Amino acid sequence: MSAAEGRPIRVALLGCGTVGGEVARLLTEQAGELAARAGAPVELAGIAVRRPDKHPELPPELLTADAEKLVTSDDVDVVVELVGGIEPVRGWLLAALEAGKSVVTANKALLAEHSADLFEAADAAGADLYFEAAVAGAIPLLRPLRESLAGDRITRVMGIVNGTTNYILSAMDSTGAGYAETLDEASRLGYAEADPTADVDGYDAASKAAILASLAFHTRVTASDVHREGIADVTAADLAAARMLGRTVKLLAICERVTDDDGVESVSARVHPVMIPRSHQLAGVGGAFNAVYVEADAAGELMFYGQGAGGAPTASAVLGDLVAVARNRVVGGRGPRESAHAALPVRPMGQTPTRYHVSLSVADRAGVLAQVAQAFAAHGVSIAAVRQSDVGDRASLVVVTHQAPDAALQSTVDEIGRLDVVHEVVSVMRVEGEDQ
Ligand SMILES: NC(=O)c1ccc[n+]([C@@H]2O[C@H](COP(=O)([O-])OP(=O)(O)OC[C@H]3O[C@@H](n4cnc5c(N)ncnc54)[C@H](O)[C@@H]3O)[C@@H](O)[C@H]2O)c1
Ligand SMILES: N[C@@H](CCO)C(=O)O
Ligand code: NA
Repeated sequence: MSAAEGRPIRVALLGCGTVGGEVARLLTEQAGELAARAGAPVELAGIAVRRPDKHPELPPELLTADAEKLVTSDDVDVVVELVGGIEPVRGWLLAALEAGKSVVTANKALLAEHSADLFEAADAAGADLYFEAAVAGAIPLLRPLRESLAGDRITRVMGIVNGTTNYILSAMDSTGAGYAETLDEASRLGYAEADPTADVDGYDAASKAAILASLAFHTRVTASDVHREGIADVTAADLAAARMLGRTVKLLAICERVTDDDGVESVSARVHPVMIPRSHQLAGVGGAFNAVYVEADAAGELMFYGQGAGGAPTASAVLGDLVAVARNRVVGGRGPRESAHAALPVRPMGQTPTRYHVSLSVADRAGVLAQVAQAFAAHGVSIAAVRQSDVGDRASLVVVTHQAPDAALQSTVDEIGRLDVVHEVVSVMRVEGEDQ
């Protein structure tokens, strides 16, 4: 008997929409190859959808609206969850794990809040929990963090993890248009969802940052630990100011290991718009693509790039996980468990070292530069570069700082905005990707 003829691995598919539909298609079309790779046939035992009557393309005998019953069925070995959201999915997956089923999910919102409970249930039952599709879609990123880099010390994970906002910022950069206009166009073309809130306000990226920080730093980090700013306040003036200095604007998820002067380590996780040099590799990532930089002590810099969303690309990651858990079932082993042994504290945003780019319109007369410089000095912020150009009776003044605690930079900008000589604070943005 060949390995592919072992006892079938029976799969409950929860959700058959954009991603689930592709998973069901590929599972059927590639059944022979998947069986050979897994070491046993991988078969659909049932598919739960909200409205079974809306799915004439699926075998009626597999369809059910009762996900709760399906996940604990004796006929199921693995639950693949592609419904999304926290409730009722959390309860289904906990019940599945408690019943010894392995779980594969793409649900970043759930993992960013409840992965500790899910991992504990998986551990207690000796089951697997895999979620490669939850961050950066098709891009193999979580398995490299959990497995390939398990022997290294990761210091930083920084990247573009939301395609919708990257599409909007790329379009603003190339057309010079404002945010609202570009979002409307992205919605019309189908690049932004009907309700784009989770994407444009940074919630989606913050969930992904929490997952990345947890894996990279062996510490439990939840979405509420992540400082979050979306792109709704990014203006055409911000992009113009960036362009003038050979930079562009990206929404980045930045997860760092920060060591203070006393050698005490903590974790910082944040999502906000950032100016980066156009020469930086992340600057060249356009449209709905994702890219993530990982820095580790021994490995140095690594970059992961590809499609972060879409039915087929996301299904690729789901199926990779499904083959992995099926293999584990066939040989009686398990994949990696939760690794949270470092339990590092999470550093508040105000204490996180950042750099600012501040673009001002100021009165063009003696002493103005000194007043602005004094405001930075008063908050202990060191200036890295100043550029002034005259525009009629005003001057355009651009200041780029060295690293300082984010709270000190915020206070400086507040104070500068109140100076009589400052007519307008044109653009304030954090800077990444260049020497400090
Ligand atoms: N679409 C993407 O590009 C993408 C990328 C990465 C991760 N994800 C994640 O994958 C998951 C699924 O996303 P999607 O885009 O395929 O969503 P979708 O809205 O297209 O599909 C959701 C499916 O869930 C089913 N469903 C909803 N409520 C249900 C209920 N109570 N009982 C049974 N079934 C129910 C629906 O019938 C539908 O089939 C989400 O967690 C999402 O964050 C999606
Ligand atoms: N809405 C997400 C889908 C992938 O998680 C994005 O735009 O990247
Ligand atoms: Na991925």
